[in-house]
Amino acid sequence: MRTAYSVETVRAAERGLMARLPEGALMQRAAAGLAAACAELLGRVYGSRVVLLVGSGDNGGDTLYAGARLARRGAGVAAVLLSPERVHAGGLAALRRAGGRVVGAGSGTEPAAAAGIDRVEETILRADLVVDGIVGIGGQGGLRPEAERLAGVVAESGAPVVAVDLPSGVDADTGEVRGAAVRADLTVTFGTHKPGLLVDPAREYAGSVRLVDIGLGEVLPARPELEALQHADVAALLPSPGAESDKYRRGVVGIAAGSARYPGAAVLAVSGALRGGAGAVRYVGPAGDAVIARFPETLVSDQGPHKAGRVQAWVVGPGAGDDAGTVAEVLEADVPVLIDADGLRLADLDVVRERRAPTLMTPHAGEAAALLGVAREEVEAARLKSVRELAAKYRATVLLKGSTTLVADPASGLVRVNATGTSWLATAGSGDVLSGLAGSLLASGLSALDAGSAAAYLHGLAGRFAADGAPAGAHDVADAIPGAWRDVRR
Ligand SMILES: NC(=O)C1=CN([C@@H]2O[C@H](COP(=O)(O)OP(=O)(O)OC[C@H]3O[C@@H](n4cnc5c(N)ncnc54)[C@H](O)[C@@H]3O)[C@@H](O)[C@H]2O)[C@@H](O)CC1
Ligand SMILES: [K+]
Repeated sequence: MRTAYSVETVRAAERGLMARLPEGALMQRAAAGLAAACAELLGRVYGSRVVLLVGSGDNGGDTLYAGARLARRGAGVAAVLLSPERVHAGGLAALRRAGGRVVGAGSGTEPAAAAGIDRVEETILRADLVVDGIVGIGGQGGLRPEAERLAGVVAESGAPVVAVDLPSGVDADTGEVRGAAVRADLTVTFGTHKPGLLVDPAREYAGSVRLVDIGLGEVLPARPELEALQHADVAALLPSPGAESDKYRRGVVGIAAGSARYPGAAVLAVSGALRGGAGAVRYVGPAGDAVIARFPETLVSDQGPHKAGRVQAWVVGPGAGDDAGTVAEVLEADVPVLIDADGLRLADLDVVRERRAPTLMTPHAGEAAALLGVAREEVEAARLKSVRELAAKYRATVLLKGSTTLVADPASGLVRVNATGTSWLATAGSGDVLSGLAGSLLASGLSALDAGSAAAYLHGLAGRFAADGAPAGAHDVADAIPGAWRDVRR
């Protein structure tokens, strides 16, 4: 399991740890890890040209100490100080002792400010590596104008960028990017991941993320703000039939989906459900012929959910068109219900709120925006906040689809983020496959949080396998689910 903690929690843990350690020990651990990552990226440290962008806080301090380590190994290290008067004094002294130099647009480092700016630009344009130590967890808002200008020069230089703790300008707690921010190739983060490193849009600015252990693990609380499942976690969640299992004990999932206009949604939801571990899939709706033609193992009925026979979980909504009656009938069932697509528009939300059995809602950003009464762009900009609000508002588990799919649990407030997604999954019908898969996992007994997050994981992996660098259809994704399942179990 990969876990992320908020800035407030990190700060409290750091205080506890610092009290037990000699002064400056944590910063030295951070700087050592940072320097090692930079050296690895450079390949050859001796003779390389490294530029440090140094802000006024401890993030700049880490950067200066790491720069000193690289300078001692023979790198030419130049520091650009964004606030020379408030720079980390110990870090700067260490850099100077190691032979590093300061180039500066800031006050007092060059006789003529304009000449200073030229020199800074020139130095950045010739760099083999740029280290972004402008701000870390103490950052507020986007980059300030001077830092933004430098970030532009860095982008122009094409030099690889290593961000220190976080890409400067992104919000550590929310993953929001409200102004200009540094785009990194690698982020070296200390002690624990921060939510912003795992959630878009900030995640995209971070590049790949490397965690440096500074001993924080032992003082962090057991429950994180955000967690990301990995192979072993998903493998432990997936149902596996025992010797005593029969199709009913494995769970029956009911799919109430599709319409005369959208029969394909029914077929795709069933295709996901058949790969999700339930012992049987019951289909209810007007697309039974299309479903049977493709998947003869499906139990089909056109009598409506009440008369369909027992199921352990329902999926309602994909391709439902305007069939509000079916959605209402499904919501009356005293079993877990997954509501997707048209179902999210047709459901009586007061009924959703009052349900006693678990509900899993699976909106994309547009559907989430409609449910929250905000613009789609606002949901995309603030994904973590949006998914939490939806879960609280509807007292349901909410899976917000996207490049980083989030699943929020209403009771505990825990959010899981899925890291396996691929932009190839942004294809018609892909959501229908996901809803069937998650519904099937619900029917086999997983909680809404586990079913949603395991389904997102498998679906993302299946999308990668199906696409493998080329476009794939939603039915290809469904076909790739067994391979994803085997990969996770391996
Ligand atoms: N506290 C600790 O124990 C450790 C902290 N470490 C480092 O310390 C960092 C946190 O240090 P600080 O609390 O000093 O905070 P930062 O260094 O992240 O930033 C705070 C400083 O930046 C300024 N600032 C805020 N927003 C800005 C913006 N948008 N543009 C420009 N300047 C802005 C503030 O005025 C303040 O001076 C971590 O991210 C990590 O890199 C590491 O050394 C590990 C140990
Ligand atoms: K930074």
